[in-house]
Amino acid sequence: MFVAFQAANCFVPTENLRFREESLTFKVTDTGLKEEEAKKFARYQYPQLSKNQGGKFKLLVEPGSFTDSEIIVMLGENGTGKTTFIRMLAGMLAPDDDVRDEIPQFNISYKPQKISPKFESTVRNLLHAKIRESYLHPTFTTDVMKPMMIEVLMDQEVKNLSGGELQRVAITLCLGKAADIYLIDEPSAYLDSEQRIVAAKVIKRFIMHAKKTAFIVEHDFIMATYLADRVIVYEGIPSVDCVARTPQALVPGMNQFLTNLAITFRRDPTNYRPRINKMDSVKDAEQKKSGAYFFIDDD
Ligand SMILES: Nc1ncnc2c1ncn2[C@@H]1O[C@H](COP(=O)(O)OP(=O)(O)OP(=O)(O)O)[C@@H](O)[C@H]1O
Repeated sequence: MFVAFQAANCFVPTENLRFREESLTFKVTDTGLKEEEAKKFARYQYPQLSKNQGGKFKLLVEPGSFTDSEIIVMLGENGTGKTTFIRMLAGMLAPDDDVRDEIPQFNISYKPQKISPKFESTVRNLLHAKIRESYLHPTFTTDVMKPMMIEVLMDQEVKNLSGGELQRVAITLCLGKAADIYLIDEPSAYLDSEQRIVAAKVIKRFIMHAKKTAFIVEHDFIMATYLADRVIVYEGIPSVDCVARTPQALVPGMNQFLTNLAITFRRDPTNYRPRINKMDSVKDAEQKKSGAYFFIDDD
């Protein structure tokens, strides 16, 4: 079921009169349906992985599977090992286990969390060098370049771009590379709220249309909710010892994540936007008692 987040060009009482150009549609599906679908179409599997980083941080990744046309969002506090897992999937970091043969070999397109603008020329030349095939392609232009507003950056020097401009270019480069799996670490960093919505929509549409898989690290809860078909929840003591759970459906996954943080969410009845309940409020207490940390689509 899809619920429209009506915030486009309208009065939004709960948004403190903030107007938005863009609107989002929140998917609030519960049920194990998606899980069942994922099982039916599961095409790829990865084994249990472990990694010890510098003798200080230990990560255990439970085995999991994924399909194409699927977005899996990684949910965890800082330092729980989301980037570590993404880098292992990308083949940039060897797991400690001898499982090299069990990790499927894919063409990967990776957008790292930290983007360093080393390229010594314009955005146009960067796109030409890196994604020559796609950046002039009409579908890519319409679906990615235009909404990410790349045209206005074309003649700028890459090293002079602001953080947000660089992020827009980095997302475009990542999606422009032909790959089976897109690993996108923190796409909303440095973007303002308007641009975050655009970026989330662009990524979602691209992944669905191209029938690819994306693993996304996203700290913005609203974006994560919008993007995720399924989620991987990270648990444990950050920077010390953590576990990445197997991918699970959105609502149970969010419930698990929020239970760990002791935060409950409700949906605003006016615009359906997820909102945090005040700690120890009546709703917070009620939802904690019933174990419904993440809102369920019941109104
Ligand atoms: N090469 C390394 N050597 C030692 N420790 C490392 C190394 N790389 C990462 N770590 C540590 O491993 C832990 C997990 O890091 P990672 O970047 O995977 O977490 P994260 O969940 O992506 O964090 P964030 O949300 O802050 O981006 C951190 O405590 C980090 O300091």
